[in-house]
Amino acid sequence: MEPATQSQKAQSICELAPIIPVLIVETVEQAEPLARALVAGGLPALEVTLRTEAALDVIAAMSRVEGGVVGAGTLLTPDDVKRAVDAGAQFGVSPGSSDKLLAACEDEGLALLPGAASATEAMRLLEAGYFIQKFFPAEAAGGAPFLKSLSSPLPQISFCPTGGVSPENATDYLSLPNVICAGGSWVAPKDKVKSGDWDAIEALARNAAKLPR
Ligand SMILES: O=C(O)C(=O)C[C@H](O)[C@H](O)COP(=O)(O)O
Repeated sequence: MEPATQSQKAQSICELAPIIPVLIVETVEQAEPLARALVAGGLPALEVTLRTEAALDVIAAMSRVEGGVVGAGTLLTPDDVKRAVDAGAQFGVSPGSSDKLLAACEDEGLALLPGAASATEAMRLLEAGYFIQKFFPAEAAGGAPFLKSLSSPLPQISFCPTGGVSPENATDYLSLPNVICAGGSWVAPKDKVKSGDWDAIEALARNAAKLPR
């Protein structure tokens, strides 16, 4: 899949809701109820980070939940890409990008949201055809003022800021002209996932889904 086509697909996924939950899921039993709660709350696009042993099984289980669009996060290597596609991921997210990673996503036909944290990184990805990018680590790399500064010289790139985004600062990002959506882990807090408090997670999702953009 061509980078521009990947970005078109990433664009439609990012347009589904203002927030993409970034999920760290320890056991496959948590997958289905967690995905149901987030989708019911109005957040259909879900990023499952490949940071737990269960992550690939979690992607497969969540993909069976109606209304959800499940992607794999923390893609670092071509092998990660292949395993994510085999598990059923419909999109991929990476904290950055590398030539090997980009080539693997193009070969496997996985729509990628590659990460950039500087004008040069964003320009290199744009040159390759990626016009939808993740801005990571958003808060640490300069936050909303940094991203706003990129909108004048690089208006053709839309970003999904992730990393340190919270209910308190989400609107600062979402109100920028070059932000399409944001990623955040706050909608699925570790303790609530562990205790299976799906109602509380649905309520967090509902609030996040209402954020203006
Ligand atoms: O592993 C990846 O590919 C990632 O996407 C990293 C995430 O962006 C952050 O871990 C989310 O950051 P918080 O919302 O601040 O918890």
